[in-house]
Amino acid sequence: MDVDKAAAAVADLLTALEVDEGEHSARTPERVARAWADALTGYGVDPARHLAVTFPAPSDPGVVILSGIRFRSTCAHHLLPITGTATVAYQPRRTHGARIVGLSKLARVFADFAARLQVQERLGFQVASTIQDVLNPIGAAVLISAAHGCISLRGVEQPTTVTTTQAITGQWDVASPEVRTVHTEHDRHR
Ligand SMILES: Nc1nc2c(ncn2[C@@H]2O[C@H](COP(=O)(O)OP(=O)(O)OP(=O)(O)O)[C@@H](O)[C@H]2O)c(=O)[nH]1
Ligand SMILES: [Zn+2]
Repeated sequence: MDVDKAAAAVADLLTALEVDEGEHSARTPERVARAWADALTGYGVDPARHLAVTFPAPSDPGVVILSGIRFRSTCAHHLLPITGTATVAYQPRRTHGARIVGLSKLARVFADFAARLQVQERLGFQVASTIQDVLNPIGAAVLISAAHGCISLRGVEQPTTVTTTQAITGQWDVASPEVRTVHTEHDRHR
């Protein structure tokens, strides 16, 4: 990211908006550019990198569910914040040679994709697909419940709405008992 160019663009934006708060906004262009650099660290990295270290799965690992992941992302349509809670789950195969990953890595994959301009449905699908592609589990699922600044702060101005999405990959589907368990855990920890 070209932080200097972004700062110049923010200066242009303030000029176009015809706002100038003197000393208070004098360094705002650089601050805003740095804030965007912080929010968009997910570009130029491969989120799958977090799944490189794996461990042997036990013979019947069952469903692994990491719930209560707090996140912040940025809406691709309005550049406003998306804030919420996510659950990432997968079920390693029972076959010899199946692998599991460190639990923190599920949240790290999520954080990388969240640090891009996002659409909630796509964010969940990208995380589930990455786990599916790298670990080849029986199934994976990502549930997200989030508030969108573009819905709460502007436009329709609905401050209390929550959007919940689910992305499911592999042999799991909406009716799978495993996915119901993932929903229960998601609801308990958000
Ligand atoms: N599907 C989906 N839509 C989103 C997400 N984030 C924001 N949106 C919606 O994207 C849509 C963009 O619609 P547009 O009509 O192009 O933009 P707009 O005129 O600002 O729309 P309003 O928000 O209704 O004022 C809005 O309905 C937003 O609520 C998301 O993660 N997923
Ligand atoms: Zn939006």
